[in-house]
Amino acid sequence: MAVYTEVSLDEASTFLSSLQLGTLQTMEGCSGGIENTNYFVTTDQAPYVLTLFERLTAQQLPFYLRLMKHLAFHGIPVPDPAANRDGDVLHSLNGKPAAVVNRLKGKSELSPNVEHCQQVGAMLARMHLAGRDFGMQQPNLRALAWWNETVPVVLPHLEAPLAALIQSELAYQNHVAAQSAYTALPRGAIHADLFRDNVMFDKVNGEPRLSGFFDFYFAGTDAWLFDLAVCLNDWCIDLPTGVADLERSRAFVQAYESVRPLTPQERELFPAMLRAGALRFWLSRLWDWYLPREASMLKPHDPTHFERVLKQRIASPLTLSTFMNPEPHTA
Ligand SMILES: Nc1ncnc2c1ncn2[C@@H]1O[C@H](COP(=O)(O)OP(=O)(O)OP(=O)(O)O)[C@@H](O)[C@H]1O
Ligand SMILES: N[C@@H](CCO)C(=O)O
Repeated sequence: MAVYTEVSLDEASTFLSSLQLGTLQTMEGCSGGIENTNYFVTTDQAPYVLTLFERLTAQQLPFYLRLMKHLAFHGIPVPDPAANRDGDVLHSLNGKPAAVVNRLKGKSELSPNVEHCQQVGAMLARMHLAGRDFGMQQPNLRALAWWNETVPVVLPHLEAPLAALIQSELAYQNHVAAQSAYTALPRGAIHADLFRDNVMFDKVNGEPRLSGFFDFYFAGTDAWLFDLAVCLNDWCIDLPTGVADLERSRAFVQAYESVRPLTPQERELFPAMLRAGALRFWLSRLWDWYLPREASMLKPHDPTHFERVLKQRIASPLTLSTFMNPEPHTA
């Protein structure tokens, strides 16, 4: 259930008309999602999603909404926030910050194959390039500074071996971040949470076609390589074990590089960034698990999944030069 703030038909109708989005025809509370109130609304013009933000504030939201607008303008398939006559994309409805975006076609692919990974990889690179001239900056709020603050908070809840692992990984990531190769990583606007459930695929002639990236509410300015690592840790692993799927990983990276080749520094830090991506989500899941937010509507994700992914990334590092150029099979 993800309707925390009720909106009546009349209220939605007046709101959509004020944005010149047409006459409301249907309205349905959206059952997915846990952070915001979402309604699927259809007018005589198009299907839209009406979102009332339950936690993010009017100070945080312009970066996310403006980024989506910028990317949509540059041809990246992302929800495009509707602007009012003054050009504002952040509105207010029933006392909550609100936005209306176009509804993406299709559904998420929770068991992706090579083809899905190729499409996401290529589009991720296109999205990074399209963000180059985006004028706003906001740090990735779940990056190294947050890890340094949060590790001591979760530490008392962990058994000794896991506490040791998380501390040594944090020390490693602080060491990586101090290297000149890290400082030289190309940066820009990143999605930072582009998991399988934040991408839609439609069917065209029976074939899957990426129809959009959405849920930009962890976006920020950070290393593009970190975004790639977050994706590989979700799209290209075996879910129960956390073991990397080499075929999907290769397809993803090749597709990304067909649009934007990685720099030497990115190649060097590729295994370290895969570990960073795993640490980030292990930590946020531990935080949600042990320190649930007051009156939280959130059902926490299983932290042990990313503990497994991190252990895999440490034990079997993926080095681009090896996994992208596998030894040919001999008969
Ligand atoms: N622009 C869109 N087009 C089509 N469907 C959308 C769109 N935005 C959201 N949805 C649907 O609504 C569901 C909930 O959206 P979303 O994931 O953004 O929820 P949330 O509560 O904001 O965040 P979270 O994923 O963290 O719970 C999605 O799973 C998706 O099915
Ligand atoms: N993608 C995150 C949830 C926050 O959107 C996770 O799986 O932990």
